[in-house]
Amino acid sequence: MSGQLPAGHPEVKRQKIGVLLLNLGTPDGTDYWSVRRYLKEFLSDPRVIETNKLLWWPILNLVILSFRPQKSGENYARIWDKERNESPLRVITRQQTEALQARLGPDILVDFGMRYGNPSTRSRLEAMQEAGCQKILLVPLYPQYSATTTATANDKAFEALRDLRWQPAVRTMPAYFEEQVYVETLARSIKEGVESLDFEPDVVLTSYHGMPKKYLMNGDPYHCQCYKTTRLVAEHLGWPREKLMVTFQSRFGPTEWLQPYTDETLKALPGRGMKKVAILAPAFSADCIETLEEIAITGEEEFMHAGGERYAYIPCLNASEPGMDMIETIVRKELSGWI
Ligand SMILES: C=CC1=C(C)c2cc3[nH]c(cc4nc(cc5[nH]c(cc1n2)c(C)c5CCC(=O)O)C(CCC(=O)O)=C4C)c(C)c3C=C
Ligand SMILES: [Fe+2]
Ligand SMILES: [Fe+2]
Repeated sequence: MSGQLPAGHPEVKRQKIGVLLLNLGTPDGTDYWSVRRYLKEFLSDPRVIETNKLLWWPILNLVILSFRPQKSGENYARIWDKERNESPLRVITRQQTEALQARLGPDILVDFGMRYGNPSTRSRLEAMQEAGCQKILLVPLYPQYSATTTATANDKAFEALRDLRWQPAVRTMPAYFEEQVYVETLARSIKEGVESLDFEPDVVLTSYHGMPKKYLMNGDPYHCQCYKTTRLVAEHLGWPREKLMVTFQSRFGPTEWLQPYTDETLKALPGRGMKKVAILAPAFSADCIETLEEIAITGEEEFMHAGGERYAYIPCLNASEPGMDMIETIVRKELSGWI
């Protein structure tokens, strides 16, 4: 073959299939400038902040970016992986990538890219193309669809593809909130998490990342997909519906977000006689600042301060065997016809 190529002809690569895991992203460090750079990119995304651009620019640049990087940096420092000098989100996303690569074998290239920060989605897509991937499955690691997460992750990938002369064929993995394997895996992690405790929780909270209520009203299906996840899990466990509550966390800004709020619920539960809780965050495929700092640390402080007695955080599925079995099953399904 190479003997017939004209002089200077580009190298002909062996065709491969690529699987690109996409997650939100995270700062490179806990210092002011690293966090500021990350937050600026994140909060400049019109899929995340739908406020009029001219109104938002001074609020973001003159107010939020003056104060929030310092505060968020302190929170990141509480959960930072000091051994690897990296944020847990990136450590876990890399572990998921390596575990999936081992499961899918050498004919499929598995990598990960972030919507904000590093490694950028563009750089990983270019590397995949360079490695000969002519078919790529994009895997936004969000069980529930939202324009603020899934759509913007895909947008970023397509933005990079726009600049390629030889575009690969691309598929995007749908949200998997009602996939049987996801529901079963989540249910199992809750059952095992609760059984491993030395107390019986009065209630288990499924705490989902929140969003402005306006986004739901404008048609974002995230809210309904969160409720459906919890309903399917309760049905699978055979638990009464009231044993599993839905709440929404990580409120940002003064507008109304999806309710009930996790922090307010945690403060109210002891007064309603529910003093022992377990809590998990099913919208996150990997533990991160919003689960480790906000839920596992601050949530416990708030609950105990309000008169709670026992509190347990059940981790995300992360790169656990059952979690990776689940991702592998869904990825293989989405690769059908390609492998
Ligand atoms: C400002 C609006 C925000 C919306 C809407 C939003 C939606 C949303 N986010 C996730 C997942 C994650 N968010 C994370 C951090 C984070 N989120 C926001 C704001 C919104 N998120 C901010 C400002 C931050 C940064 C942290 C901080 O300063 O407090 C993370 C963790 C990243 C990490 O580095 O660990 C994740 C993951 C979902 C699923 C979602 C859907 C509605
Ligand atoms: Fe967020
Ligand atoms: Fe809904």
